[in-house]
Amino acid sequence: MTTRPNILLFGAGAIGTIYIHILQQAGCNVTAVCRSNYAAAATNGFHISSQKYGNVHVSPTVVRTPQEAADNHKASGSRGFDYVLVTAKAFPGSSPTGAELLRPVVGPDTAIALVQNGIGIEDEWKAAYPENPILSCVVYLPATQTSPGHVSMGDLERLEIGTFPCEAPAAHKGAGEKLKGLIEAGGGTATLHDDVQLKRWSKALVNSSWNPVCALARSRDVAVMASSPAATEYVRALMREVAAVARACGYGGIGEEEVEMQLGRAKARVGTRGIEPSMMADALHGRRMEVEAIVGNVVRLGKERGVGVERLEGVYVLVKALDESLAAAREG
Ligand SMILES: NC(=O)C1=CN([C@@H]2O[C@H](COP(=O)(O)OP(=O)(O)OC[C@H]3O[C@@H](n4cnc5c(N)ncnc54)[C@H](OP(=O)(O)O)[C@@H]3O)[C@@H](O)[C@H]2O)C=CC1
Ligand SMILES: CC(C)(CO)C(=O)C(=O)O
Repeated sequence: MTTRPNILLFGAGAIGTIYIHILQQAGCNVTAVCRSNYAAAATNGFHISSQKYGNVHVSPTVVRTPQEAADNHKASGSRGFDYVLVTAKAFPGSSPTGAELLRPVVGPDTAIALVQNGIGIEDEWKAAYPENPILSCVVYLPATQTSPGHVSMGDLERLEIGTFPCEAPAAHKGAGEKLKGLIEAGGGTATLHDDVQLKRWSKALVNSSWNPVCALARSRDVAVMASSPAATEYVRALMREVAAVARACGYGGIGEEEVEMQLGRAKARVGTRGIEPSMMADALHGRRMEVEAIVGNVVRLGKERGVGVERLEGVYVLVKALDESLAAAREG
């Protein structure tokens, strides 16, 4: 008999809920750490409305903290967690860090999979857990938590997986392969990459441009493009700055073709409602935005390497100020 993998999912929002479903379908024991949606999830589980999976109800074990998850496992004599999937927003440098919060559930053999947007999000995890496999995962999955425990998504779900750093021991690569197998067994889509940072930079073309632009404009991507003849060209110019930073960081494959491919994915949505990037959803709900992971880190890398990032820096200044004003409003 094979042992069912134990998975701890940290941050059961839009993305996390979909991976709870996929991993349960793959036969895993999933424990989800929830915060604002704890009561809804503990009482009614999670509801997914999606083109890809239809209408689905999932009921993982729900806890409030990683410590509670560790205590439950200890009390039931269960092994530790094989994987921790981090699907909370990425706030590198926050206090306490995500890595510190998860200390109770990370054992010597636990692989940590970061399913998050952004650049430079892995360093603090590697520093906290130098011996554990760190899997950097790039996710294409437009999804929104429409009310606590209710998530809607379309037909796209794709996970690109690689170790951090890309040169890693065979056991760490093996943890990536096993995760790919579980995602596929659960009906998801996953690919493995020798250097997933190339994929991360390609995704940054999308996130560092569309996410803050849509958040600032309070408009979906398609509505932004329709708003003025200059809009699409402006987003293209932002993408070109991100691409120049990627190349300066050694990712020569992020060129004009990649920019047009990523811009083309949004242009192909003209005639539909388009998508609401996660940062726009955060802005509309007054939540903290991933400004540093998605925009600030790219601007800083660009300036360190002498790359012109004037437009991107302007967007950074505006979205940072919006984030601060939302924080001030939350604090009353
Ligand atoms: N949504 C999308 O379309 C896409 C998102 N992404 C990326 O995926 C990642 C996750 O995004 P998304 O799912 O949209 O985010 P959500 O805000 O929908 O979900 C994050 C969840 O994490 C919870 N959380 C945060 N901190 C804690 C904590 N300390 N303890 C317990 N729970 C916690 C939040 O709780 P609370 O509600 O209390 O804040 C929330 O439920 C981000 O990096 C995002 O950029 C990538 C592709 C698409
Ligand atoms: C743009 C999108 C939806 C792509 O999956 C995304 O990554 C986000 O909303 O943050």
